[in-house]
Amino acid sequence: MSAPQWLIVPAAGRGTRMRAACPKQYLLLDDRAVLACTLARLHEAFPEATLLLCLDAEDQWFHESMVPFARWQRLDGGDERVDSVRAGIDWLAAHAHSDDWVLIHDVARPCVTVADLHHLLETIRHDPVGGLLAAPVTDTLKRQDTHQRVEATVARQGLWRAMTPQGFRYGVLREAFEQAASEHFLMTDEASGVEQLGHAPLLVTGRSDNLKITHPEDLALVAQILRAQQDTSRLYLSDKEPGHEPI
Ligand SMILES: Nc1ccn([C@@H]2O[C@H](COP(=O)(O)OP(=O)(O)OP(=O)(O)O)[C@@H](O)[C@H]2O)c(=O)n1
Ligand SMILES: C[C@](O)(CO)[C@H](O)COP(=O)(O)O
Repeated sequence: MSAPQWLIVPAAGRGTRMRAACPKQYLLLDDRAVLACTLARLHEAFPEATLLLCLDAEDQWFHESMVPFARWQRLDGGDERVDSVRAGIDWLAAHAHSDDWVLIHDVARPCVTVADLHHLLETIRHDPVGGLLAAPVTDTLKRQDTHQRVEATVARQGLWRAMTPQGFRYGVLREAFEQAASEHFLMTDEASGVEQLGHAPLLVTGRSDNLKITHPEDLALVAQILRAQQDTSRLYLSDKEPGHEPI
């Protein structure tokens, strides 16, 4: 299995929509902080990668014991997600080669599976642009009018939900961040910055349960998904079927 050289994990969010007493990355899923769960998944998939962990400069909840990586670096995040990721991109200027692979993954997505992480990297590895995990939209989509009434039903064919990780070569990411800064374009994900350069990132089908914890009701759901994934994983192990990857 090949590995990305670098992982950037933006983890400096305040979790306003979660309305919890601490940032959502420190809420507990069973007995483990969300941040520790997410890093554990990334480490299981890519133990040799170097982690760049972007945290709020005033973070009071982080503890080094949450990081399983041998090589990692703490960086100060910024006001928006894009600013936190930019801290990683800037740090890499002195450390990465332009063709190194960089995967960026939200700390708020602890359910990403090892199989999907490997699948993403294997799929984009030989691609000239790079890509992201995503899932086709499954609900019927409505556009609202100014009174929050339905103005139109939007065709969902060809629409996807963008997830993370998103993986690109360092040189492409650097260029995307430089152009976004000079044009004051607010990237909500890295792919949109790469799209602004005129490239077409690959949509790599991932599991739809790679949820981003955003609202209070998401926490119990994510805890349930993690438990279910562990049960499936145990099933595979007890079957001892060759060729099954851990979840
Ligand atoms: N200034 C910020 C804002 C967000 N993030 C990270 O970007 C990811 C996605 O952001 P989001 O879900 O919007 O997180 P929050 O900003 O924490 O939530 P909210 O928008 O509800 O405040 C999360 O891993 C979050 O920690 C970050 O590193 N720095
Ligand atoms: C990167 C992302 O998770 C892809 O869905 C998303 O864009 C983050 O958005 P947010 O505005 O920070 O919630």
